Formats: sequence, C-alpha cells, structure tokens
Amino acid sequence: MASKRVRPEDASLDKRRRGIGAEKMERQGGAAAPGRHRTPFSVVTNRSDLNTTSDVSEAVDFTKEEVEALLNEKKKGNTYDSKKKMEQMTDLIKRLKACVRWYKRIEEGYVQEKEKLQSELEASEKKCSDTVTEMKNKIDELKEALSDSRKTISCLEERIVKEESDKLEAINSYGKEKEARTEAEKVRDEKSAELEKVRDEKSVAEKKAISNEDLYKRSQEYNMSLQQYNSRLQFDLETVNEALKRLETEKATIVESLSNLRGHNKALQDQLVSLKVSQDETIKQKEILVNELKCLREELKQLRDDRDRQLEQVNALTREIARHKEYTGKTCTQLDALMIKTNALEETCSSQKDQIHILQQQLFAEREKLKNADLSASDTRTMFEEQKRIIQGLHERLADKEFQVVEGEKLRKKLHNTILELKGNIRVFCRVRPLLPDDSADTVVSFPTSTEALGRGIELVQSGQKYNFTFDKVFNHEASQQDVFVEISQLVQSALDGYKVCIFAYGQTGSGKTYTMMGRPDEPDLKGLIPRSLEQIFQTSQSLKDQGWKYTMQASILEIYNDTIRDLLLTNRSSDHARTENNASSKQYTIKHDANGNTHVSDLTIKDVCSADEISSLLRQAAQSRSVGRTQMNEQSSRSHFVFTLRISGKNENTEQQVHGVLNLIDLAGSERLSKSGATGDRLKETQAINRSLSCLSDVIFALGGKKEDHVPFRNSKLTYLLQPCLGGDSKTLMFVNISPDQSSTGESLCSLRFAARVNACEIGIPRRQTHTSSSRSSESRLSYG
Ligand SMILES: Nc1ncnc2c1ncn2[C@@H]1O[C@H](COP(=O)(O)OP(=O)(O)OP(=O)(O)O)[C@@H](O)[C@H]1O
Repeated sequence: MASKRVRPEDASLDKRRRGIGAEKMERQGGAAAPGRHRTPFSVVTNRSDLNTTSDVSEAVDFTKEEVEALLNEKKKGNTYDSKKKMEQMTDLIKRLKACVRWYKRIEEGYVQEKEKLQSELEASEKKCSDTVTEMKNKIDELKEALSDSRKTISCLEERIVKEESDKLEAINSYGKEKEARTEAEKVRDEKSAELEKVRDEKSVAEKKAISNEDLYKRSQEYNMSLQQYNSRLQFDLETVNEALKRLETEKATIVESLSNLRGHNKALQDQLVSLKVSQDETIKQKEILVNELKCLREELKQLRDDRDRQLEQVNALTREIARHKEYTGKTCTQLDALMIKTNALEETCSSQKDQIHILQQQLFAEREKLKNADLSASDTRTMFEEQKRIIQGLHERLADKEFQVVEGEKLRKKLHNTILELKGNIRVFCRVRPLLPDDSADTVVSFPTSTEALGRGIELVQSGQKYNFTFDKVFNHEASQQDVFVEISQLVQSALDGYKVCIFAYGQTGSGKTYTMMGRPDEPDLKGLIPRSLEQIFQTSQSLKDQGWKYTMQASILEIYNDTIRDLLLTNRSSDHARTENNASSKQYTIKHDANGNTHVSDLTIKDVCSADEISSLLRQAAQSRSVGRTQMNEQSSRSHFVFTLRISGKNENTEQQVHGVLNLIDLAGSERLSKSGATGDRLKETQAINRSLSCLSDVIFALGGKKEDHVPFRNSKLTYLLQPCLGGDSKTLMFVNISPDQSSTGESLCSLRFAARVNACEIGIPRRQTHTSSSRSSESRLSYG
C-alpha cells in the first residue's frame, strides 16, 4: 500500500481527516515518520486494500476517525464463520499492528521533535542569554560611551568657553594687530613718501654734485689757466725786469754820454715812463689776478666743503635708504606674518561670526524675553504705583484718624476734667504690687476685663465672696514705675501752674507705698514718683524759661511719728530724735495755715533748691533719718508718715504774672492690725499711733465728703491738720491705695479698698490756681488733670 500526494483542493478535506497530532506535527514542520519522507497531505488510500491485502510492514498513516473505526471494527465482527473470522481478526490485528507502528512512529517523531525543539529552545535560550549579556555589555558600552560623551560634552563646553575667550582674545588681538597693521602701513607709506623724497633729494644732490664737480673741474681748469697766465705774467715781469736792468745799465752808459745823448735820453726817459706805467699796470693786474685767485681758491674750498657736505648727506641718505629698506623688509615680513595671522583670524572670525550669529539670535530671544519682562515689570510698577497710591490714601486716612484720636483724647480729657470738677478735687488710684517670694502663692485679686472696667476695676475675693471696686485708675502687678508716673505727670505739672497738689500713698504695711512713692532712686527704672516728679518739675521749669518764667523752689521734708512732727532735714538730728523719744523735752513744731491756704510749720528746715540733684541728696538725707523698723509684714517698714513739700514760686518777667504752687508728696505709714502685727512695747505704741492718725484721716475725708458735716475734725491729728489745705481746700489731691495681692492680706486689702472707695466717692472741693499779677491778686479755677 502506498500513499499518494493529494491535490490542493483536497487539502482542507484531508486536513480534517488527519488527526490533531498530524496537524500539530505539520504546524511544527516535523516528519510524521522518521527515515521516510512524508508529505503533510499523505493519507491512507484504498481502504479496501487496507482492510484485506495490505502490507502491514509498510508505513501507513491513520487519521483519528480511522483509528476509531479500526477500534470499533472488533465490536462489529459478528460472523459465525470462524475461518473468516480468523482472517478478519488476523487482518484486524495486522492493521492494528500497523496502527500501533504508526503510533510508535508518530511518538518517535514527537520525541525527536521534542528533542529538536528542546535543543532549539536551549539554543534559543542560550542565544537569548547571549543576547542579554550582549545587550548588557552593549548597555555598559553605551553607558561608558554616554559618560564619555558627557565628558566630551563637558570638555567641548569647556573648549567652547575657552574658544569663546580665545575668540574674544583673538578679536582683541586682531583689532590690535589691525591697528598695528594700519599703523605700520601708515608708517610704510610715510617712509615710502620720505624715501621718494630722499631719492629725489639724492638725485638732486647727485645732480648738484655732478654740477659741482663740473664746476670744480672748470674751476681747476680756470685756476690752471690763471696759473699759466700768472706764470706768463711773471715771466713777462722777469723779462721786463731784465730789460729794465738792461735799460738801466744802458741808461748809466747813456747818462755818461748824457750831454751827448740828451735827446736820445729824453726818448729813452719817455720810453722808461711808459714802461713804468705798463709795469704798474702789470703789477696792478697781477694783484687783481692774485685776489681773483684767492677768491677762486676760497670759492673752490667752499665748493669742496659743499661737495663734502653733499656727499655726507648723500651717504646719510643712502644709509637711511638702506635702513628704510631693511625696515620696510622687516615690516613686509611682519606684514606677511600678520597677513597669515589675519587670514587665520579671519577664518576664526568667520566661524565665530556664525557663533555670534547664533548668540545674536539667542540675544534676540533673550531681548524678547527681557522685553516681556520689562512689560511685566512695567505692569508691576503700575501695580506698585497703584499700591503706593492706596498706601498714601491709607496713610492720609490714618493721619486723619490719628488726628481724630488726638482730638477725641482732648475731648475725653476735657470731659474727664468736667467730671472731676463735678466730682471734687480728690482722685483715687489703686496699685497692686506683685506677689513677693514670702507671700502665699494664691492671689485674691483679679482685674475685670470688661470695656467699662478695664484699667479701672479690681476684684477681691474673701471667703468665696467677690468684692468689686472701681477707681480712677487701677495698676496691676505688671505696671512699671514709669507707667504709674505717666498717669500723674500732668498732676505734677499743675504744681508749676500754681496749684496745690497733694499725692499720698495709703495702704497696709508692706503693700508697696514706699516703693510707689520713693522706689529705688538710684535705679533709673525703679525710681518712684517722688524723684520722677521732681525731675520733671525742674526740667519743665527750665524749658519755661524761654517763655519768661523764673521759678524759685523751697523744699522741706518732715515725718509724723507717733503724732509728732520731726524735721528730716535737720542736720543735728540725733538730739531732735532723742527729744522726740522723750516727749517731754521734744521740740514742738507747730502747724499754721495762712489766709491763702499756705501751711507753715514752725522751725522746720526749709531749703532753697535749684536742681533735681540737690533734692536727691535731701531725699537721701531724709530717707536715712526716717523712722523705719522691722515688722512681721515688712522687713523695712516705715513707721511714720513721710511728707515731702516743695513750694514753687514762679514769675513771668514778660507778663508780670506770678504763680505759687505747692507739691506735697506723702508716704503714709502702713496700716496694720495689732493682732496681726504682733507688736509690743514701742512698736505697739507706733502701730497704735499710725492706726489712730489714719483713722483721723478717714474721719476728715468722710466729714468732708460723704456726711457734709459742719465740723471737720482736721485737728484730731497732726497729719490731718497738716494736710488741711490739701484735703479741704482748693488743691488737687490724689490718693494711691496700695494693695498686697496675697491671701493672708485679704482682710487689710478689703479695708483699704473700702476706704479708698469711700474717698473716691467724696466731693471735697474745687481746685483753684493761685496766680496774681503784681497789681492784683487772683485765684482762678482750672482743671488740668492728665
Ligand atoms: N510694684 C512693686 N513691684 C515690685 N516690688 C514691690 C512693688 N511694690 C512693693 N514691692 C516690694 O514689696 C516690699 C514692701 O514694699 P514697701 O516697703 O514699699 O511697702 P510699704 O507699703 O511702704 O510698707 P510699710 O508701710 O511697712 O513701709 C518691698 O520689698 C518692695 O520692694
């Protein structure tokens, strides 16, 4: 049985008939059976042959359907003829064997194909890995090449930069060389012109030399002829001389026969005369010729000199020409070199021109950018101008508002003064000191922040109960000495305007009265109101000098200790103090008030003062003399009322106006509960006296203010009596109530605040200014609190 090649039109049908394996093998291009060429379309033909007489040893291809048919054939065999059955079975077995062989063949083919594919795959993988390695190598190479390229780029960039600088240099040198070349050309032209001129001169000189030589020759010839002529003349002269001699000898012979020969003699004499004449003429001619010869010789000499000079000139010019020729040669070589250089430079230039062109394009682009930037800058400028205008407007508005604020402040002050006028002359400021290290950490004081109470209200808590107070001003623990002084500076100023001003500090011991009034005078930031006020008074009095004001000031400082006045400016104070201790022998200072409300204390030291420094030393003296002691509440407790009084008299020389002001600055002794102070003996007496005088003060104030009683008990204590004009009269009074914020002082603080609140509610009087002119005395009412 043989397989045959089918026609292409049978291919699809044939493909369907072949199995999947064959199709796959066909796709893979593999042979269906090894050792034999098998076409992809080889099929089993002549099925009947296959069924009966097929040669099973021959290779046969099967399709899937044929294999299935072959396998099913066994089931169909239902003949009873055993021989036939046998034959059929043998045939079937044969075909099955052929089929098995076919399978084996296919399998072998598959295996071979697989191996081939495996080897191909391996080869491909190897190829692939080779390719990968190659790729990697290539990548590395490329990377290297890239880094090389980068390096080359950077080198090239460097070279470009260098080239640029070289170019600039070359341009510069080209420019310079161009200039040098033009210069050299100029020089060359000049030299050529000069050479031409020299050549002309040379030819002229040569011509002149030739003519001079001719002249010289001619002169020599002439000279020769003259010499010949001269020698001829000399020869003639000699012959004439000989003839003369001969004639003279003849004359002698003739003279001897003179008488005989007189006629002959005369003729001979005539002849002699004529010969003499001709001899003279000849001599003259000879002289002329000699002179002429001399002139000619000189001329000749001059000509020779001229010729020599000309020759020298010619030589010099020849040398010059040679030099010029040399120089021109050199210049030419230089010129050639320059030309070569110029050509090279021109080449560089042309290449650089391209670069310049590129750069120019870049420049153009940059300029465009710049233009755009300019435009945006001008926009920004316009915006800026706009903003400036807006800011200007805002500034103007701000200035307007500030002006309004100032005006408002003025109005506020005016209203405030009006309120004060309605209210009376006493104002109360409250100051709370910070907690001290010895204080308990809890504070019982707080400050309301509501608009109406801000800076004016204080709250104190006692046993869970809150007490609110309002004063003209409340300074919290953070307020500095300067902050406090700012608020009273206008009041201090009033003393210079002719008011009686009284500022006193009231409060429990250790609450900060002395700190507020005196502070630490040697430390600029911690100075209290007294040093600051006095400094201001002196400064202002100085500045008022320009307006014609002249001030004189007198200071006195006293203390009231145990209801006794003590002069703190007394120089020999120890005796005074001793006397005070021993009441019986103490000096009695009496207080008197005159009709103008001025207070006088008899025997009190009054010092004229001209400067703040003088007052400072007085204050230092007084502070040393003041009675202080240690209490449980304060290490350095003031045990007396300290009263500083400054009487101010001012006179305006322009207006004749006079003012008399008084500034009382008082640091009261601290109030203290006897139970709390733990004082005994003298300290107890002190404390009792302090408390009594303070209670007298409150009595007076309440009598003046609240109760409107007819009798005001000023005389109940030295303190109230001393302060009578300030409290009851027409002065401006300010009371500081000092508060300790710690819990242990709550009771005292509450008492102080209550007292201050009552003082604040008092209407005591209207401040009056004490002014008068020399003709009339007057008091004007004016309020000028800050
Ligand atoms: N505002 C303040 N800031 C800082 N320290 C203060 C302030 N007020 C008071 N002190 C300190 O508190 C202490 C007591 O103050 P100060 O001596 O002024 O009290 P005082 O009321 O005068 O007492 P006394 O009535 O006993 O003389 C001092 O050590 C003082 O330095």
